[in-house]
Amino acid sequence: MRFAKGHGTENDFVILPDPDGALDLRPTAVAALCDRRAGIGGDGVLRVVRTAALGEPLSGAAASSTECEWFMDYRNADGSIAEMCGNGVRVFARYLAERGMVAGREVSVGTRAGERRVVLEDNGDVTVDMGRPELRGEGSAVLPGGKMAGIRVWVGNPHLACRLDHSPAAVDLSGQPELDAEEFPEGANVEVFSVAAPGTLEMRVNERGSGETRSCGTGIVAVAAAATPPGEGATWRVRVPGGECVVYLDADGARLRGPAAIVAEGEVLMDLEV
Ligand SMILES: N[C@@H](CCC[C@H](N)C(=O)O)C(=O)O
Repeated sequence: MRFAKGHGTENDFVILPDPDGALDLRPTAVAALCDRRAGIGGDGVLRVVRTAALGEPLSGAAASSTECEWFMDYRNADGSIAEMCGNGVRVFARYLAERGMVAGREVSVGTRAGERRVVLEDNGDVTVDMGRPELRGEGSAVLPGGKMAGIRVWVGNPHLACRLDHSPAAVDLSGQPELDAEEFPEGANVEVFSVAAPGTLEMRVNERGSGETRSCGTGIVAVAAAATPPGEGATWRVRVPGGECVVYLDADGARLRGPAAIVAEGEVLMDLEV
């Protein structure tokens, strides 16, 4: 089976082209592919499948994906399924464009959080319309260094955005955050962030299903939404360990802009029937 490797601000993915939905992708195979020592290595897998061949019902938030030709079947490094991936969908669009699988510089990608419109910009950046982030009240998580309070934000997937009055650089994000199952029935991605300068945020993240990563697009939108006074629009530069993205927030929702690159292609020699 062919694969490609790509990343957006060093949030990296194994890309599996499976246009006709022939692959039975099991969690164990995803975890083996994402293994950084025994596999290809990645924070997740992007299966590139025609929506018509997905083989799973698209209802609720996912229903708007039905009309999209291509669907991003996103899996976390531990094999779990996630609704959305903000960096992944930008890399996915870059992959479709570079392989000639879409015409033009705009593409609608189906996801479990619904259709996402992506634009490949002239300067090489990729911008995605992320919908309206929903602020869902307070929440908390227990990290190795202690309890951290924040705001629950829904960006098509669940987040806890914890604002600090100091740089997040020293926060220990190595362990799995402990969450209250009533606050987060689906688990959550946990971000720690601070205002580094006017209009600039600094963020780190521990992702549900993948652990600490060098960037998280939905997390970047979550902290931008949490940092913005209710009812106001804003533009935030968000610095993460893997680079920088920009978030534009207005009455229509959020747009996420940043780099996305395909860096390798090859043949999977591992047994994916595991
Ligand atoms: N890295 C992604 C988010 C991937 C999914 C997440 N781990 C989850 O389980 O919700 C991004 O760029 O948004």
